[in-house]
Amino acid sequence: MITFEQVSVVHDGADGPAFPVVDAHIPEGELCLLVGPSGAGKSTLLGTVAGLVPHFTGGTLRGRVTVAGRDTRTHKPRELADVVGTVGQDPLAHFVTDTVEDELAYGMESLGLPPGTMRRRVEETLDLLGLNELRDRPIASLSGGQQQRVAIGSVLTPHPRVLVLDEPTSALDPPAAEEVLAVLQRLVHDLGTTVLMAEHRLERVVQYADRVLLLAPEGERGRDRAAGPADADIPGSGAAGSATAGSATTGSATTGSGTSGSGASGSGATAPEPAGGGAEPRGTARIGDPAALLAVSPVRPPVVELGELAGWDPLPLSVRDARRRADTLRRRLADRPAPAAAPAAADSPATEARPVAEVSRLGLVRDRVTALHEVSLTLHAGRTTALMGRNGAGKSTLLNTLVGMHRPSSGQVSVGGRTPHRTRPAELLRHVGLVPQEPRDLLYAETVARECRTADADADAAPGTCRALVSRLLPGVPDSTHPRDLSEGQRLALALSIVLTARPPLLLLDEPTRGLDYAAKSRLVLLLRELATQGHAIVLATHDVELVAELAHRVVVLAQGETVADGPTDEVVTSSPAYAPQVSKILAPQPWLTVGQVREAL
Ligand SMILES: Nc1ncnc2c1ncn2[C@@H]1O[C@H](COP(=O)(O)OP(=O)(O)OP(=O)(O)O)[C@@H](O)[C@H]1O
Ligand SMILES: Nc1ncnc2c1ncn2[C@@H]1O[C@H](COP(=O)(O)OP(=O)(O)OP(=O)(O)O)[C@@H](O)[C@H]1O
Repeated sequence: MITFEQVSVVHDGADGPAFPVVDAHIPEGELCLLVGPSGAGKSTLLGTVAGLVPHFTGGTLRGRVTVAGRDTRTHKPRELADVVGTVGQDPLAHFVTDTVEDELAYGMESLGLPPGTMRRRVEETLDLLGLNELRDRPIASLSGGQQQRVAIGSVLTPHPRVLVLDEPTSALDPPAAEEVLAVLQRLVHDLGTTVLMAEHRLERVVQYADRVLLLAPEGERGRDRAAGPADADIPGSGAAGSATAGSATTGSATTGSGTSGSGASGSGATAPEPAGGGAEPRGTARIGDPAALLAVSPVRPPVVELGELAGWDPLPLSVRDARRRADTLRRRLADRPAPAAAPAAADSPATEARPVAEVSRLGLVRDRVTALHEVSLTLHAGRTTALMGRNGAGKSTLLNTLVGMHRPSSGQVSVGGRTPHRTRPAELLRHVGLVPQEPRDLLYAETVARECRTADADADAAPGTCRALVSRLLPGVPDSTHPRDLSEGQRLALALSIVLTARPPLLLLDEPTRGLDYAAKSRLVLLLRELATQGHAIVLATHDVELVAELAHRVVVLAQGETVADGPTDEVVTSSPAYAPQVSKILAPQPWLTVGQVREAL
C-alpha cells in the first residue's frame, strides 16, 4: 500500500540527507511503527507519504514514494487526500475550522460525502474519542490533549485507506492513548486500513505494531550508547546490546514484502555506510519484525530494556509477555532492599523545607469553564513534583497561573513572595520559568545560535551557557537552523535550555518529553535531578509515567480542576494501572518502578 524505493531527502541548506535510505514496502491492512532517535528524520519521511515533502517544505526528494499506486512526487497533497489522512506533530497548524464539530466534518465535506453519512460519522467519532461534551467548543479553547484528539478524529471521519500519524499520542493522557490506539487497531483489523505512525513512547504503541521501520543505520545503537558521559545512566547502556544484535540482522536480510505480518520481512540488506554529515545518505533503514528490530534499535521501551537485563530471549514487547517470564527475576529481587522512597536526587537538608511557591484554594474560570477548583499546593526547594491527570484536568492552567498568565478567580497564588499576575515579567523571570507545552511560543530568533545568545544576555549568564545546555540535552542540533525547521525534539531541547539558562528557583515544565527519544530523556532526567539537588523546585505537567517514575518525589493528580491524589511517587503511581510505569506493572507487587532501580538491585 505504501512503497519506498531508494528514498532519501535533503533539506534546503542542509549538508546531508535527513535520514538513511529507505527501501521498504508496507502492505495494506498493517500498522507499521516508525522508530528512530530525535531528529532521525521521522517527520520528514512521513511528509513524503502525504506529499508534503517536497511540495510544501521544499528540499530534494530522491527515489520514489507511492501510496495506493500514486507517486507522491507527481501527485500534490490535495490529489492524495482521498487516500491518505495525516496528523502532524502540531495539530493547531492544521485546523481549518473553528469548532470541534465543524473540524470533524470538514474532511468529509471536501470529499463530497452524503450529509447522512457525515452526520453518522461525526457522532460516532465524538463518542469514540470522548469529545461529545466538547462538540460546540472553539478549538482554540481546548487543552493540548483535547486538540490532539480532535486532530485524530478529523482524519478518521473520511475513512482514508492510509493513515500517517506523527506522534499521535504525545499529548494524550495514558487512558486516552490506549483508547486511540485501540481505535486504530480496529481500523487496521476490520477495515484493512494501513497505518504508518511515528511515536517516541514505544511503551505505549509497540504491542500494536505488525512491523517496525527503523530509521537508524546499522551500528547506530553501539554509537549512541557510547556517546557521552551522561549516557552512563541510560537504561540498558553497556555491552549487552551486541549479544542480541545477530538475531535481528538475520531478520532484515530477506527481501520482498510479506503480507502476513508475522516474522521479519522487508529489505535493507545492503552494507551499512558510515554515519556522518556528508552528502551521502547515512546507511539504510531497516524494516521487519518488531522484536527483532527493537533488539538492535538505539531507542527501546522499558519492557525491552528489562528483558535484556534479565536475559530473556526473545525480548518481550508487552507487559503481558514480560510478566509471563518474570518469575525468576522476581525471585532474584525478592530479598533485595527496596529502592529509596524518593527515586531522584538526594535531599539536601538545608533546602528541603523552604517553600518557593504557595497555591491556596485556587479557583479559575475561563469562558464559563471551571478549569481549577480549590487547588492548594506548596512547592518546596529541592523537590520535584509531577502534575498528572486526564486531558483537560487543569494542569497547564495551573502552571500558567504560576507565571502570571491568568488572574485567579478565587484563592491566592504566591511565587517567591510575589503575586505572579501583578508582577512585571522581567522581575518574575528571576523567580519562575516555564517551558510551555508548545515550545514554539518561546522562540523568536532566526537561528538557534541567536536564540542562545539572547537567552544568555537576558539571564546575565556567561556567553555559551545556553548553547552548552542544548548540546548536552540533544547533541547535533545545528547552530544555523531556523527554530521553525528543527525537529520537535530539537525545538524542545532549545526551549528547555533557554529557560534553564536563567536558573529560576521554580522551574515549570509542561509536557517536557514530547518528541524526545529515550537517550535525550535520560539526559533531561540527569539535568533536572542535578537542579533539584542544587535547590530548585521543579514541577512537571506530564502524561509520561516513565519520566515521573524516574524523576518525581511527589505526584499530584488533578481531575476536572480538583486535586484527587497527592503523595509520594511510588504510592500514587502504583495505585492505578493508568499511571503505573511498565516495570512496576511487570514486577508488581514488588516495589520497583524503573529499569535503573532493578539494575542497581541485582
Ligand atoms: N525545513 C527544514 N530545513 C532544514 N532542516 C530541516 C528542515 N526540516 C527538518 N530539518 C532537519 O532534518 C532533521 C530531521 O528532522 P525531523 O523533524 O524529520 O526528525 P524527527 O525524527 O521527526 O525528530 P523528532 O523525533 O524530534 O520529531 C533534523 O535535523 C532537522 O533539524
Ligand atoms: N481559553 C479557554 N476558554 C475556555 N476553556 C478553556 C480555555 N483554555 C482551557 N480551557 C479548558 O480548561 C480546562 C483545563 O485545561 P488545561 O489546558 O489546563 O488542561 P490540561 O490538564 O493541561 O490538559 P492536557 O493534558 O490536555 O494538556 C479544559 O477543560 C480546557 O478545555
